[in-house]
Amino acid sequence: MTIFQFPQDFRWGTATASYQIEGAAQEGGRGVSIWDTFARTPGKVFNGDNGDVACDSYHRYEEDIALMKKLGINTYRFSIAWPRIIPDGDGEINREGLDFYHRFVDALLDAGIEPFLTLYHWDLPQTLEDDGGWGNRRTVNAFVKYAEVIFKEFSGKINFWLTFNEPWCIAFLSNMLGIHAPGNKDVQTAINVAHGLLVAHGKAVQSFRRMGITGQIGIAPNVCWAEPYSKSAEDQAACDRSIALNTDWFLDPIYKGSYPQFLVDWFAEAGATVPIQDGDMEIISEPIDLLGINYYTMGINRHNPEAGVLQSEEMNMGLIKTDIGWPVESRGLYEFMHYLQKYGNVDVYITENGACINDDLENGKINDDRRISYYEQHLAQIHRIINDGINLKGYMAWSLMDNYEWAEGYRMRFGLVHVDFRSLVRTPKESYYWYQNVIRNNWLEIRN
Ligand SMILES: CCOCCOc1ccc(-c2cn(C[C@@H]3NC[C@@H](O)[C@H]3O)nn2)cc1
Repeated sequence: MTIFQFPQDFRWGTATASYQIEGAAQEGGRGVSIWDTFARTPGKVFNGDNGDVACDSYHRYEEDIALMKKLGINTYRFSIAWPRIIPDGDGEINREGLDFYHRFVDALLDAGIEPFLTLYHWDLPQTLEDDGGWGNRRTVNAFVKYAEVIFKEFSGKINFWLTFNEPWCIAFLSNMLGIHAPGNKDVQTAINVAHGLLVAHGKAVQSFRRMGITGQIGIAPNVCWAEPYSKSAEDQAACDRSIALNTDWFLDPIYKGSYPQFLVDWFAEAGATVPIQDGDMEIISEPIDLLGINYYTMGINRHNPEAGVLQSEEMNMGLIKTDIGWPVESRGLYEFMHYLQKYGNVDVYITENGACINDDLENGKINDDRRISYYEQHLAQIHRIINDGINLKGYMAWSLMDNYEWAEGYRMRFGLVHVDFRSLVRTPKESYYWYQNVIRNNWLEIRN
């Protein structure tokens, strides 16, 4: 039997996001977000599902925190809904929204759980999208105003801060592929969004420093590890482009003060350029303290001129897949974490990792063995990564509970806790009890 012992100070947690769990979309003074609009646009979200109710965590957060406490986590990653704080994006502050999050954060702290906050997890106020979204400097400045309100309110209570969740999803999934809100399908728009959010990130970090806010601040890219289908240089180049658009496109500006030139040139060939203004790169490269890394899967890619702007096609290699169709392949996390070392051995938290397994209740239980197996494989890789001397400081399972999985609506379930979206009854799955044991022991024991 192999026992993987984790460091004594390793953080164990779970993660969620405001639009995916809160509900109460028209309560508490909340304004309209781009996801409220997108979900109501025919054909955009499975079954036309929206976040009006979700897990109703706005009203049931004490029950959620009780589940977290019983699970034994010491860290909980969540996001604040900007439309609850400044409903029209950059106007009046909604005190009722701040009071809600104070009640929530206080309850987390009372339960001995460290809040790990994401400022922006995709629910942009619609009024700002109507005026050009992240490509308009008005949105950039509005984000800084929102961030400063949150910094001032929660400094001292919150010590772990992330500016943006998955910048590749915000920019390219949502504005080049059109799969997430607001649903644009234009490369230049996507590049403008990516640059705008990077400037907003840098300005927020500068405010964080200037205001003397407690704790550490960073950003949480989602990674795309890819290995070449053949030994050809063009297949390797296709992998390099896929990996770099998720990672280097955002981390090079932050850590090096410049975009990866090979990708800038690639997009120039496609007629798209980065709208850099004087001083932008200096702002973006304001030093940060930590990185959140979201990892789900990896691909085997080949060059294919027909495969989108990156001409990088992911092959179906017949691997076991989760119910959302993503191959289960944990070694990509190990490979990626070594790739990440080119930015230095920076403090990293796995801020999302988990499996979409749509098992349902059977005799009052959910025997989600496939999810346990997924976590076993990925936590074993995490132990391997730490053993290599990489500063991987904590792990947050996505997700605490089943929730609104964006364009997939409620059909795709990532939770350790099952949610009946009619009754809103929460039922811990077998993976919840398995994770509870890992946390209690602070070690992983592979079952088979
Ligand atoms: C057919 C072409 O397809 C292109 C890729 O399309 C996608 C879709 C979805 C994702 C995706 C979803 N998630 C999970 C979320 N992370 C943040 C949290 O809110 C979770 O709900 N991560 N990545 C990636 C790529």
